[in-house]
Amino acid sequence: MPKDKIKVLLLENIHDNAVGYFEAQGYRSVERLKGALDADELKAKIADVHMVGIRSRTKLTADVLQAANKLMCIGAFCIGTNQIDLTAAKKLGIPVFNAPYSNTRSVAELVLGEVIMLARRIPEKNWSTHNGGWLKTADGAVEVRGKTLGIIGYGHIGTQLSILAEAIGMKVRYYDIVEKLALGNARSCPTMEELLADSDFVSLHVPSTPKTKNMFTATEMAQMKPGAMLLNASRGNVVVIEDLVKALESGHIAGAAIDVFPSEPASTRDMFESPLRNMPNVILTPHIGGSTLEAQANIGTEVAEKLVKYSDNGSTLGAVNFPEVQLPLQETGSRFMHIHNNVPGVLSSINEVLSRRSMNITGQYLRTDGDVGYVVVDVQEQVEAGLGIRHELEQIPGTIRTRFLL
Ligand SMILES: NC(=O)C1=CN([C@@H]2O[C@H](COP(=O)(O)OP(=O)(O)OC[C@H]3O[C@@H](n4cnc5c(N)ncnc54)[C@H](O)[C@@H]3O)[C@@H](O)[C@H]2O)C=CC1
Ligand SMILES: O=C(O)CCC(=O)C(=O)O
Repeated sequence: MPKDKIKVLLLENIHDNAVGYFEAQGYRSVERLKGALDADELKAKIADVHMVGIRSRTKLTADVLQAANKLMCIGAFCIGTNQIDLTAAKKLGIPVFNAPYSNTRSVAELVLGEVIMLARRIPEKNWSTHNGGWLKTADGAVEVRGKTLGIIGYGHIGTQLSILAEAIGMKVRYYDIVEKLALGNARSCPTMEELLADSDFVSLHVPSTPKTKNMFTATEMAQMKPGAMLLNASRGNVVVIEDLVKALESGHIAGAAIDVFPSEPASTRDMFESPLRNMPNVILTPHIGGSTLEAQANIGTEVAEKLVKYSDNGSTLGAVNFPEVQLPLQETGSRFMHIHNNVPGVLSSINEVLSRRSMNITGQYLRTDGDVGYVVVDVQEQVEAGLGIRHELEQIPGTIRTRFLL
């Protein structure tokens, strides 16, 4: 299909850089919407598009993906991909690409700023001053120098935060389920319990997984030091909000900064509802940990590049749900892509089809995982679209989809 016929749909106000990149690469049919779409709107819209770009608000469920008959690939213009049914996408032969680092620094900076705000009891003072009060007091306000920050999830964001926190004189302890190299003077904790007992501030930086769902409950909160503060800029279902409300009301947790929520408004038209709304010692932000101009600009280019590379070249390098194949540029001849269920015999069937037609194979790339296989074959011949090879490849048992680059 010529590039100018490939339809790209970008939701949730994805940065201009993405649009610019697609257009510069010859993709002329790029539609960008400011907000997210609900399931029905999305199903209607996605039926006609070849690439879709989303951020955290759009839910690409198995049901929505079933309606996406022409969809070739998905771009998550963010880090987290829990809003996408990755397995369903894979089984439909749709790779998903994200931007694993582009907003890391933005989240770490926000969290560090919030640690200082919480330490100085700014949320209460800000709330009071807006309402005509004048809480000019040092009560409960402390420097962060010498205090301990406990980081749960010592990945890209957790480690950035660790470096920034040490730079302003904090002690850092971390807990991760995977052994991680301690940066600077940070020290790892063998258990989360030990981290909680030792930390003045606890910040969560884990991904959304079945294990992290509701991992922070009344039990973990009770293990925190009395008067400690909790920060969550990871995912909303990691912390049990009702338990947090109780811990804040009792004063055991003295303050919190929460950027992500179990239920977030799908659009700016919807009201944000949370029992935390009336608590003056809580910083509430609307899932903007990664929302800086720098991060959004970088993400826009990075994910658009990955989508274009897959579309132009077949490369799945960086896909989060798909066998990764890094491909050289296709200089001459033709390239076939074959995505299939991972069952024995598919590769030999592909080769049989090509050899029946006396094709000279110049390159062949295969990667599989437990579910699917991805084969890319370069042939010397300039194959005419009408030759029907693609049709024959589609008849191979187990085929999910095929593509053809001339
Ligand atoms: N608020 C926002 O706007 C943003 C939120 N995020 C969220 O932050 C999360 C973390 O991002 P990165 O640091 O880039 O991810 P990452 O994958 O680099 O690091 C996550 C770390 O958590 C660890 N981990 C996983 N399960 C754990 C558990 N049960 N207990 C302790 N550690 C565990 C992993 O081993 C890994 O080291 C993302 O998955 C995303 O959900 C990311 C960007 C922006
Ligand atoms: O910017 C967004 O919409 C989502 C940011 C985020 O949570 C992520 O990158 O995982």
